[in-house]
Amino acid sequence: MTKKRLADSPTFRQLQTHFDAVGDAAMRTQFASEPDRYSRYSLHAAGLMLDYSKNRLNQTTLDLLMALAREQQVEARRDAMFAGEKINLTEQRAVLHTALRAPRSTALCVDGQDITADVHAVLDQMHGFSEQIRSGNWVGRDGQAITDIVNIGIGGSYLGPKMVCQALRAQAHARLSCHFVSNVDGHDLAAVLAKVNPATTLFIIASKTFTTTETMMNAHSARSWFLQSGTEADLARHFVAVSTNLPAVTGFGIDAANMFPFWDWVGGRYSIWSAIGLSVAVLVGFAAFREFLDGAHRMDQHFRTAPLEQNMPVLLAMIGIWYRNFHGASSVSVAPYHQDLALFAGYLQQLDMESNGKRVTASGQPLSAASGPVIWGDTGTNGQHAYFQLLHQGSDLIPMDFIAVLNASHTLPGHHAVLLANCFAQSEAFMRGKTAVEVRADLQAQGLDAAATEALVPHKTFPGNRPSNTLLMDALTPANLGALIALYEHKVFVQGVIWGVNSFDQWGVELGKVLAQAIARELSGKSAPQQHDSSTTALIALARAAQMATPSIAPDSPSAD
Ligand SMILES: O=P(O)(O)OC[C@H]1O[C@H](O)[C@H](O)[C@@H](O)[C@@H]1O
Repeated sequence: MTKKRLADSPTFRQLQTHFDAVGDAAMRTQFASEPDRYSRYSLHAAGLMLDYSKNRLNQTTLDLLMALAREQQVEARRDAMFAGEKINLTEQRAVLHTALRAPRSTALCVDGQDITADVHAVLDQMHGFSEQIRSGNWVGRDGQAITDIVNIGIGGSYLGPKMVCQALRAQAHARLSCHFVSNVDGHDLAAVLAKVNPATTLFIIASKTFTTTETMMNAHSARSWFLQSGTEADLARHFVAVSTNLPAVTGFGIDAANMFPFWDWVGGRYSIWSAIGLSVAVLVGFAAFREFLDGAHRMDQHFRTAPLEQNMPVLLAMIGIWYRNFHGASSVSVAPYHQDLALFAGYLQQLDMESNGKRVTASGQPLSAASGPVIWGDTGTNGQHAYFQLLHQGSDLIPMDFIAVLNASHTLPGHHAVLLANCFAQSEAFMRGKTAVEVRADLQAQGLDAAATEALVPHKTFPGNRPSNTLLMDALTPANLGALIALYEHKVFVQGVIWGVNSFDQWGVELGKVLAQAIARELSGKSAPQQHDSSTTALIALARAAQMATPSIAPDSPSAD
């Protein structure tokens, strides 16, 4: 299907004309002249409230953005995704992470297979297993209950479970600790192994493919470590796998009965809803995991049924298009005002940047307009004392997403009001700024003379008119967290449709993997030096020389090949 280039579409051109006319209109003035701006530009869905009033937009902007969404067939593409069409064209796969959180009554078939039945069979398996671990009925090799879960995985088999376990840590089982090992750097695994007792540790080897070098190397090392004090027969009590690759799992030595399957129609970065969420179900219990799925399902229902104008993921996506494609904003900063969401920006990095970091359309044509921005951020208030300076007064326009939770799960007096005050003050400051006139008045009131005042005015002036969204929820419950993640998944989907990219493949990660395997063989002496550029040749030589002194850096595992 050959589509018209995005930049040539009539609505895209109208948006450009509109941007040239009012793109930098002052929000401060708009708030002053539109008393109902908040109520017009905010909405509730699935337990979340989105305030998008502090954006550089008016009704015409929104009308044009929604027209662009319709022109690019967002609704038809959305329906195709939910129906299980193979929208991941380069891999000929359906994209059905939404099916993982749908109720048991949903009927959905892919390639003649009733996937609802498959999904719920695995959820039942996770339910039973998590109950056994939590109750202490599943015992380790010495008859003691499991105390530590070590999830070994990387990318989508790591970021989601770790982020969600941290987000829901207020509900963690008192006896259980979850650890996450991802990096092939042995410092990662070694630090965790130093803390845990093999007799009371369960390893979850989480890998969709069960071939990923980092995960396989860590899994083999964990197994060898375990076997220093246990026997092969003990492995079944201490190693389980989450994967789509049964032969590789059994080849590793994990019993098929201890494997939690998922399917090729679940992308790695969309897999937290699958058995990749096993560590979450174990830590917070299956009932909470089910609530997490239900919250995401509520957002799915909203995304499927709400008109585009009142559709939270669509609004978030199209406002992002406005900044990326017309204001030239190349990054978006995310600031969760909740310590338990400290890993959320990192999670979104994979979700968004691996999905929409593409330079050709789904049919292989070069893009006519910029695609995915850089996503980054840290918790408020920490970011305020680090990089917010640049956000307020730097030369780039960087739209912000603030995420805040109205009720805390701790009881320490005072903290939460100060936290929320900081969140709301930041979005107000970004929007309002501080004019030279206001700065001058302040300095004069402090008694500075005219020369000192004028010297400081440029430094103390804030341009303002810096846009932000604010997402609020009552409490950081499993359901609200599920809805929040699903909101961003669908935002990324809608943006991918507008840009015309395949949001569900990730070929860009392959080249480095292949070259790393070749270099690993050279470093270990398994292959002769290859032809490289002078920089790479020198770096390999330096590592080879260091390896002579400290042989530990040489890769020496079958998984390095
Ligand atoms: O789960 P695995 O098959 O081990 O894959 C782990 C990760 O590695 C790959 O390189 C991809 O970039 C990610 O999308 C994926 O989540």
